Amino acid sequence: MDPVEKNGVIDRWVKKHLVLYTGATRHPFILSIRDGTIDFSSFKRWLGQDYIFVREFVPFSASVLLKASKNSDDNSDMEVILSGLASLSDEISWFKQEAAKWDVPLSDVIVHKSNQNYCRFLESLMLPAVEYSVVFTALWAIETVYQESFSHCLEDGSKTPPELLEACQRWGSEGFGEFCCSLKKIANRCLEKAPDEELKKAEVTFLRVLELEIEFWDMSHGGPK
Ligand SMILES: Cc1ncc(CO)c(N)n1
Repeated sequence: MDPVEKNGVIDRWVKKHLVLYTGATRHPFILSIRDGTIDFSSFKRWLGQDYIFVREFVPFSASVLLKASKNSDDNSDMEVILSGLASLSDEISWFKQEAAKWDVPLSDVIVHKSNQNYCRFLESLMLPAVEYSVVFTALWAIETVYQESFSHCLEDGSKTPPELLEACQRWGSEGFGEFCCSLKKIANRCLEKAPDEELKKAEVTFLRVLELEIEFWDMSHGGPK
């Protein structure tokens, strides 16, 4: 593929896989937050499961940082990843605080199958052999699904319950949006230089993230376990 054709790889992939992308970013779980019909037991289930996920996301982000320090040709990558890691520390505190508020015991959350699958997928990406462009694509996709989803719940006309506004602002804020933009720029830069085979792997990884995100929302949205 010639370099011109590879420009803006991420946008090209989002367009190409728009049905799946929209499935992840406009899931019924999110739409139910936005229209105010969400069952709080679903939110509580999501909260407990996402706390487990975020704890696994920390070593994953650290593994991307490690790859940036070895492979990246741009020093600013490290700073972007590091700022993400720093906010994860804050996020873990928020989860604990929020869980106490909603009476969700975090010490004995039973990890749901969909969450297990997602965590296992993250583990597979932490292997040293997985290319920087591939893991960066995953990092961008994971963060962006949350950003696009929760910012939708803050748009004009949404009837998000006040109790859930803080959660929506975590990922729906302008600051988090800018962070995702930085991730996208880096992902695009890496993908533009990637050989075709690596590019294919990154695309498959992007699709897998979307599927896992949909399954994660399904799990949260589903009836009482
Ligand atoms: C499942 C899931 N995807 C993405 C994010 C964003 O960090 C999260 N906290 N949880």
